[in-house]
Amino acid sequence: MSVAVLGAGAFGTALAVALSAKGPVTLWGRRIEWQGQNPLLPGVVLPGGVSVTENLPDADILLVAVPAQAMGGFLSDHAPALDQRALVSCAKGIDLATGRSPARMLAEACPNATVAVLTGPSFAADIARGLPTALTLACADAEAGHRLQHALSTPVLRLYRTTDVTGAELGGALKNVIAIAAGVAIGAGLGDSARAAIITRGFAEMTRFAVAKGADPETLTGLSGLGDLILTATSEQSRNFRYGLSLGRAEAFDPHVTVEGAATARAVAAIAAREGIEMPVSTLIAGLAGGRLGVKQAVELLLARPLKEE
Ligand SMILES: NC(=O)C1=CN([C@@H]2O[C@H](COP(=O)(O)OP(=O)(O)OC[C@H]3O[C@@H](n4cnc5c(N)ncnc54)[C@H](OP(=O)(O)O)[C@@H]3O)[C@@H](O)[C@H]2O)C=CC1
Ligand SMILES: O=C(CO)COP(=O)(O)O
Repeated sequence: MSVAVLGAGAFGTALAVALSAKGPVTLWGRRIEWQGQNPLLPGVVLPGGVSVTENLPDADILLVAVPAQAMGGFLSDHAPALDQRALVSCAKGIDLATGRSPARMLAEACPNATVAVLTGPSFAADIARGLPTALTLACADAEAGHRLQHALSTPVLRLYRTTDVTGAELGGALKNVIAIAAGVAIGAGLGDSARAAIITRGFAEMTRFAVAKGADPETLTGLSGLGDLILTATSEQSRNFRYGLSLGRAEAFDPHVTVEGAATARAVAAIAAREGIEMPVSTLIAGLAGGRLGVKQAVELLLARPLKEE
């Protein structure tokens, strides 16, 4: 099965590099201003098996690796050319404009496509260097999921399979929000114990939200939920965590860096308020990211919540 990656950012480029171990891969970007090495993925030289293009490629499997907030614009430009294929969303977020997940946006824009999600703990730099990584491949169609799992696994990139697309996708989207909160805790000097509390209570609200949306709670305990939360909330390789650090330290953050959790926090807070889902950490991160709250005030609000059963 031929494979193309759409979106030539850090993650799309890393996936193309990793998958080229199995056969030729086409990497598409809307404007490619580099040759041989993508500046978003420093130090990684593209192997010969990856061909880079600005012309939308035709392939059996298309991995869509544009950020969640860019998915709407990407689909309005390209949806007709993507229908009838296997489309694998690699984005971790919730669209702020519509409240929809990337996989749902793909499925609605391309009704004859088979839609799947690739998610889980994996920094682009690690994947591109060939370090061992385990991910989740979620597809509602079990047979198609099985085919995709085998087509996209390599000796060092191990894909586990699930049919719970909602659980896998929401785990990946929500962990970014909690990773920002963990970064805020460390950046503001609240300590490792506070971070552990935020990760744990954050995981509880991730699960609450996902279950309210129809997910199996067990999916949240897997790679796509807890696994990715652990990675992102504890590593300075994470852009979401680093953004949280900068909020906690009241430092500026480069606005060109992709930080999926900031917009996703706002999308989640809006849905949670509308549907009565208790999401205290995400709601505070939405306030911080939207500039409506300061760190001191956010911490006071969190600590002033009523005492309750765990
Ligand atoms: N980086 C990582 O370690 C990981 C990232 N992910 C997820 O992958 C997704 C992409 O992130 P990542 O690659 O890191 O982001 P980057 O910031 O590295 O790159 C984003 C890319 O998307 C492109 N893009 C934006 N809008 C469009 C559009 N409308 N049409 C075509 N291309 C577009 C940008 O192109 P241009 O330069 O032209 O704007 C850029 O190449 C995110 O959801 C992220 O959470 C998942 C796992 C790991
Ligand atoms: O999703 C990721 C790791 O699994 C990448 O995290 P960041 O987007 O925070 O860098």
